Amino acid sequence: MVERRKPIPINEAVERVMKFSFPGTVETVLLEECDDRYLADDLLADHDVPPFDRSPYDGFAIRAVDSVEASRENPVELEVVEEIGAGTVAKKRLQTGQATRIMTGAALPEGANAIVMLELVQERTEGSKKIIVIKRPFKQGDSVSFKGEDTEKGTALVSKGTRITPGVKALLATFGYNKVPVHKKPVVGIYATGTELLDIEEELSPGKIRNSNSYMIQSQIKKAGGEPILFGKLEDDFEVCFQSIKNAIEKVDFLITTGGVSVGDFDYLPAIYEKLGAEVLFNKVAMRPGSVTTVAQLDGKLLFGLSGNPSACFVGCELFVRPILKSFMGSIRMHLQKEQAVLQAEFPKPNPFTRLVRSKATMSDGRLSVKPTGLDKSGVVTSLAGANALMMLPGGTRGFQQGDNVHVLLLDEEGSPDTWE
Ligand SMILES: Nc1nc2c(c(=O)[nH]1)N[C@H]1C(S)=C(S)[C@@H](COP(=O)(O)OP(=O)(O)OC[C@H]3O[C@@H](n4cnc5c(N)ncnc54)[C@H](O)[C@@H]3O)O[C@H]1N2
Ligand code: MOO
Ligand SMILES: [Mg+2]
Repeated sequence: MVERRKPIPINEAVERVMKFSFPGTVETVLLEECDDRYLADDLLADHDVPPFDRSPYDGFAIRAVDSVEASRENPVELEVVEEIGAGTVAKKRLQTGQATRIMTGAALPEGANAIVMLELVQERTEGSKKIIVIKRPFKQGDSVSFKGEDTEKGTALVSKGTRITPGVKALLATFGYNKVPVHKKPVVGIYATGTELLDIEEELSPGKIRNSNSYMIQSQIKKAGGEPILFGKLEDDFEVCFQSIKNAIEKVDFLITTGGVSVGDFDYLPAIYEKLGAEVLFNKVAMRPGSVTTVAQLDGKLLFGLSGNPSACFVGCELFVRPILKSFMGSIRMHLQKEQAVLQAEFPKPNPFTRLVRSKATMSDGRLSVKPTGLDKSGVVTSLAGANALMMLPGGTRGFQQGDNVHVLLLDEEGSPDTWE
């Protein structure tokens, strides 16, 4: 008798997985190595930026009051008493009738309160004296980049859970974080099961195919920010698989297997979960591909039994593995971002399960449109290469026509805090 499995909706399956989410421990990493990790602390400005009034131009620092009378007919002359570049500080306080030659980024000298660009003055010398001639008045604060104008001390700048992008990294450097608090990367073990599997360097032989799933998942894990470990492939032998999986669990935060989760004679994962004493959270999801995706937990550690079929395996990883890895890393944007798009294909046949079609979504004239990247079968591998989205066609009694509005899950975006109700 073939085992009958009860399919559950995708959202419910995601929820069952996410009940086991917990943030990984916090560690500090060097600023140079923190890219794409998630901040484990809020980032507060602990000083003003810029930290002093400074010149945004190469020019002259003056006292605005000295220029009040200046005009074409009545040029005002100021004596240049000092020259400073960025990083040096003026020694002299400006007195009436004086100016300091100042470069971009240098702190304003004491007494100065306006900057005049080089291009706006005439320069001349009188013996050893340097003089500038100004032909218009300047107001207090003209062309000054003020202390704290970028951000003030105490401002909350980036909240924890934010991905460290180049811009966030600039802030971390600005505030002196040579070490950055982030959550640990989840270590994710990957085993491919299947007697038909060849290593990638092996020649094809009758009945055999190369193991592509391991490498695809490795890449998906890396893209999600985790640390994959390729454990290799296992033949369909109960004892071999059982022992290998049992040993692997100890070494990882999450374990992924591919293949062997359906109802075939050599699909041993269900029996392996049973012998391990693992609790199966679900073994059938109302989706296509990936309906056989099985997730089990053993002492709180999740074991993902992804389908052997490449497209089903891919979808299972994006929908169920990605969000828990993201939350382990402290991200608040765990799930794939869902958007609306205009369908550029026909799906006349209804399907009882929600379909997740490997697709290309493109933006044009402010509208997202979407079309499949290849054959919509779960055993297909080629449609994955060009996909940047999963088109979500709800299960039911109707098909879908060109021009219909459909939902898409975007694979290359940062993600969203919400699931896809
Ligand atoms: N009687 C039934 N048969 C099947 C059902 C069902 O409900 N009743 N479900 C089908 C569905 S849906 C799927 S999906 C597959 C899932 O099968 P498994 O997860 O058990 O995977 P395998 O049987 O081991 O392999 C399936 C397919 O994928 C190829 N494969 C496996 N591993 C890899 C790999 N690492 N790289 C590339 N390709 C791989 C394998 O050769 C098979 O062709 O079951 C259906 N059957
Ligand atoms: O799990 Mo299968 O991929 O639904 O078609
Ligand atoms: Mg099978």
